[in-house]
Amino acid sequence: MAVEYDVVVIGGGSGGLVVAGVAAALKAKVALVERDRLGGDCLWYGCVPSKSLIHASRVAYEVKHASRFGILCNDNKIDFAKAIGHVQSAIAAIEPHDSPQRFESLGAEVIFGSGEFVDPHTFVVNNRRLSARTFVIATGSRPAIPSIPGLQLAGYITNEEVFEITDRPDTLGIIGGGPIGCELGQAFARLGSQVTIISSSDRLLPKEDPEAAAVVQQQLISEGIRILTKTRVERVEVVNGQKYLIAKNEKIAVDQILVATGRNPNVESLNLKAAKVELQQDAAGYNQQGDQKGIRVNAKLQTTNPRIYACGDVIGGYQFTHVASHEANVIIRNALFLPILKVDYRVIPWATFTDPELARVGLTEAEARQRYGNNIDVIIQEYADVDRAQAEAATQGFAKIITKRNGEILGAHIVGAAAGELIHEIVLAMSHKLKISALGGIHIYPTLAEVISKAAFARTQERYEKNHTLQGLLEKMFRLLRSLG
Ligand SMILES: Cc1cc2nc3c(=O)[nH]c(=O)nc-3n(C[C@H](O)[C@H](O)[C@H](O)COP(=O)(O)OP(=O)(O)OC[C@H]3O[C@@H](n4cnc5c(N)ncnc54)[C@H](O)[C@@H]3O)c2cc1C
Ligand SMILES: NC(=O)c1ccc[n+]([C@@H]2O[C@H](COP(=O)([O-])OP(=O)(O)OC[C@H]3O[C@@H](n4cnc5c(N)ncnc54)[C@H](O)[C@@H]3O)[C@@H](O)[C@H]2O)c1
Repeated sequence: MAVEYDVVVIGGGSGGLVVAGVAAALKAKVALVERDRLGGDCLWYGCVPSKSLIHASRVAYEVKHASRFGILCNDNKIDFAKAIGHVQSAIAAIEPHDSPQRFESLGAEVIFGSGEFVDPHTFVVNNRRLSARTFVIATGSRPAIPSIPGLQLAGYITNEEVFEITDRPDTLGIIGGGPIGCELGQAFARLGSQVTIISSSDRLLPKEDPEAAAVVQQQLISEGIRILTKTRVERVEVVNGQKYLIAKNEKIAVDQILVATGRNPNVESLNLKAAKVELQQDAAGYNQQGDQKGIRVNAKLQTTNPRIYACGDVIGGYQFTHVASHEANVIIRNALFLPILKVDYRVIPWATFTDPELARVGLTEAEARQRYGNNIDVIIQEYADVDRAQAEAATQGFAKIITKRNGEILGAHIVGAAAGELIHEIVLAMSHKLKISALGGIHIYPTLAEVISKAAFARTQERYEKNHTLQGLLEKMFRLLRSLG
């Protein structure tokens, strides 16, 4: 039976827009269904606003600490509403790229509405039955809210509201010490809020290399942020209009509560059962709040209905914009042409944009030891030994590179200035299976990127220092050469 579309994409965010845009450009017949506005979390409530607020807060921090460079800034006031204005103008500048007009001009049909599957081949939206060769579910995720007594009554905000408040809370309680809690906690503290981060895990950023995460945690503490780890908020009370977080027999007064305790997939309204699309067996990729499960996919990103694909936060795993578009690119090939391509998660980088930044690719040291025992090398290069870092007083942090004994790079963790930019050199090396020696090539002096070439050189040096045979041979050779004149 003939169908109307080559592909119907459900969800117009980081993953869905890539599928819809490229498929339309390839002249496939595409419908893009979105229940709200195009752009998804990344544009409206995630990457774009958070990085914009972080930038404003960084300027505030630099101004406050400018006197160490002999720059005296008196009367440095913070206009919080203007900082939020910067956030909104960054969104407005990027939004046209994700606008319905742009996708329509590419040839996609954009349909606003929240629909559902009625059978394995049909999605109904606004009473229209959309039949297609293939479907892509890219409906993303939403904040998971812990069931803390009193929280609903007291009121709280999540990443969906935080970028729209124009009154800076004098005191801010953040529940959750993951990337959202850390990035926004530091930003608000730098913009003048008294911030307390409460996390159930034993340290901030529990998914990251412990030594690297400790550098970030120490910086946050040094900026006056109070951090309570291994702590759960037991209840929330409101007394005479004042909110209190009750944790470990302590009553913490806060003006505002930001919840950042992980995500839940957006699957409920889609009637997946009718489409024979199953969820995962466990909450893989979602944290302990993630009582709901993401969509189950195979390596080709097909759901349990092979005509229906899924990508991005809705399948759990790595919840990043660039991963959603990486997966979308696999789906385009499989859904439009032949379903043969498998998604490759071997080299997936990400960064947490605190100051210092923390960037990662590949295995942690613990994961590498688990897989390869002690047959690995771990190289640590401090920023303090990099001249440019000294010049910019950005000496905090290090690059840690983990390799097999033969030099194959297994993982890297950089905590320090511009870590999110510097990691890409290692990403490229890993993607092309280059060994660590490849990172030792010429680097511009003086740049922060030398933290990587120095790490590579440190490994060569370390191996040379252990190679007494080679040292002995060289000694003999030079003695001989001298004797010959
Ligand atoms: C505060 C914050 C900061 C972040 N910072 C970063 C960062 O710096 N770097 C990074 O890589 N990642 C970051 N992320 C993660 C990133 O935003 C997500 O991983 C990414 O947006 C996921 O893309 P997606 O396509 O799966 O979902 P989304 O981009 O959220 O798109 C899902 C779309 O589906 C729509 N939708 C939902 N249900 C339906 C339905 N039933 N019918 C139709 N449409 C529907 C939604 O309205 C939305 O438009 C951040 C996230 C947050 C919350
Ligand atoms: N720079 C980036 O790329 C970036 C930035 C922000 C968010 N993100 C994405 O968004 C996702 C969600 O971020 P997140 O920070 O909400 O989630 P997360 O799952 O990464 O971290 C949640 C944290 O909250 C803690 N927690 C959970 N329940 C708790 C409770 N009841 N009380 C106290 N603490 C509790 C956990 O121990 C953990 O430390 C991330 O996984 C990431 O993929 C990415």
